[in-house]
Amino acid sequence: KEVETQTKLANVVVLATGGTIAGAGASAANSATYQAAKVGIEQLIAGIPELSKLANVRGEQVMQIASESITNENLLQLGRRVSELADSKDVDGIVITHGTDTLEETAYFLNLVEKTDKPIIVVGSMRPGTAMSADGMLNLYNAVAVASSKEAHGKGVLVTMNDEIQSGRDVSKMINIKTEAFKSPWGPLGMVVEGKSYWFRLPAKRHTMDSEFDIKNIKSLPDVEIAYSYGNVGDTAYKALAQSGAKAIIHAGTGNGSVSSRVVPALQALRKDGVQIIRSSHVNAGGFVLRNAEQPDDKYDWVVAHDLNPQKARILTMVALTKTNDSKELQRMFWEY
Ligand SMILES: NC(=O)C[C@H](N)C(=O)O
Repeated sequence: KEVETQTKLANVVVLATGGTIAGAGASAANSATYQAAKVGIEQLIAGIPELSKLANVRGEQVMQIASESITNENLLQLGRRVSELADSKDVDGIVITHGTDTLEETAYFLNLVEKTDKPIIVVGSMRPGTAMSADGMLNLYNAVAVASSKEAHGKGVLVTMNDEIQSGRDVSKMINIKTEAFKSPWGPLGMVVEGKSYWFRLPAKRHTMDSEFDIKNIKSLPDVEIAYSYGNVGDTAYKALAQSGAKAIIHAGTGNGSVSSRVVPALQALRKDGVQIIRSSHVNAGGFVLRNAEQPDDKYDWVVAHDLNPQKARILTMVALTKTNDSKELQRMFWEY
């Protein structure tokens, strides 16, 4: 009987990349002062014996870095490994442990390029495992619970933080000191409580199986950079980024992706030189940029990022540019993904 139940458990692979969930501090009082990316995946899994009741879990250390240092090469390496595992008959779900600083970028990247229905869950923590009230253990337990569940199939890449199931497309790190750090402007998709998931809504945007992008066809990612806007901003950063080879510049704009009159001429000139200009917004709770609102995008041939924040807009632009350099196509992708 027991053997029978055992064989019914899903096979979940945990790909570890580092971050605070693998962090260690000098004392239990250190919730903010610690070193990220210190503890190996075997140790993390061994620290949660309850995982074995949820799934047959095995770990793989893909890299060991703090996520602020992740590169496009790292993204591709991780994406390819996820794809290989997703293609394997022996794997039912994939969990990725990740630093929280760029977790939203990696989750969105995988959401765009992984051709699978199998659950892919990205998870991190706000406190190292050595701290009092560390959140990594439960976040990882929840990630494995969702990864091994049938209901998580076909819902795109998901993020489990603070008991919530978030869409990897929508979710963002909104605060750096609380465990309730990850929010989506459109709300979580569900909750995980005691290893069981409860769903409330579905992602409306194209992802994974329904995406036109495939990690298997992406050899490298183009240089796409972000320039931040504020009062008194000038055009120096935009010009410098283009000069250093950026194929597209994400304008991390104020408000509705608005552009300072001191910057507009430079962006018009860069577009004429072939650089794609994407207008996004850096407002805290989530931007919402519409075409020809604030700036005449049709006239200047610029693209708007709609509700994607600047860092997510960078991910979609990089992936999109592997297929097209047509601004109308880029804009279509920004509406659809
Ligand atoms: N909470 C964290 O994981 C932060 C860390 N700097 C990282 O992203 O790797």
